Amino acid sequence: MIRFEGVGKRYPGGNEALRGLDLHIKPGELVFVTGASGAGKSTFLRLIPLLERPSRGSVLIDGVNLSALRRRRIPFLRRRIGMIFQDHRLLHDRTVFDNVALPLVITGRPHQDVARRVRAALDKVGLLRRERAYPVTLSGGEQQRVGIARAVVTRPPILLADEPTGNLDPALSREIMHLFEQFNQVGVTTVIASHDLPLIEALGHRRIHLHEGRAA
Ligand SMILES: Nc1ncnc2c1ncn2[C@@H]1O[C@H](COP(=O)(O)OP(=O)(O)OP(=O)(O)O)[C@@H](O)[C@H]1O
Repeated sequence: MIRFEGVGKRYPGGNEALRGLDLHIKPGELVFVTGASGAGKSTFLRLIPLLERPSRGSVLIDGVNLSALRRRRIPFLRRRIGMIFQDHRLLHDRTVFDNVALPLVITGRPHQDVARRVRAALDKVGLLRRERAYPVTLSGGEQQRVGIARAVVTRPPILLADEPTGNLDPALSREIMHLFEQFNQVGVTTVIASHDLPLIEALGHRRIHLHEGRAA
């Protein structure tokens, strides 16, 4: 489903984030990406929805080589991928409902359909009762759940999370990871970059360890 073949990424200025990465993530897998700060985890994730382009090698999603993807097809690729960030990137002047609705509103879904899907996503992350709240009134763990609801509201087959528990205590981190496991159990291919080695080891999924831009 996600295939990297000899992928290198050199940023303008010379930083070589990836140096020949080969890997394959199969449909329905849950994979943790680990590695020291600067090992290339975020870069790896950002190449999948084409937020960055490789300097060499190929990234293939469902057999499609992204370097051959026409510019007007990129929104369709991104709709198949839900992204979650450490800092959740919520809009603070919008309610929880409006934050989660955003990806659907952008694609022009009918109002009733939006409301139904937003409530289904909030229900899955346990925040149905907070739909009228503003993000600042929520705890860090709840804000991250809103970010997850926003990522899954379009029902993407792929979920990517970059340090989703970076700011959370161990108990909340475990809850968030269990939430990812639940989405994975219904078939969503899930890739999570994380530093939280004790938690990753306890959960026991496949791990891809990056070291200086290569899979170690
Ligand atoms: N936009 C950018 N421009 C220049 N260099 C960058 C850029 N983004 C990342 N880098 C560099 O590429 C390397 C890999 O960074 P990346 O963010 O992918 O690593 P990471 O493993 O996610 O690190 P962290 O755990 O600290 O987030 C680092 O040396 C970083 O400084």
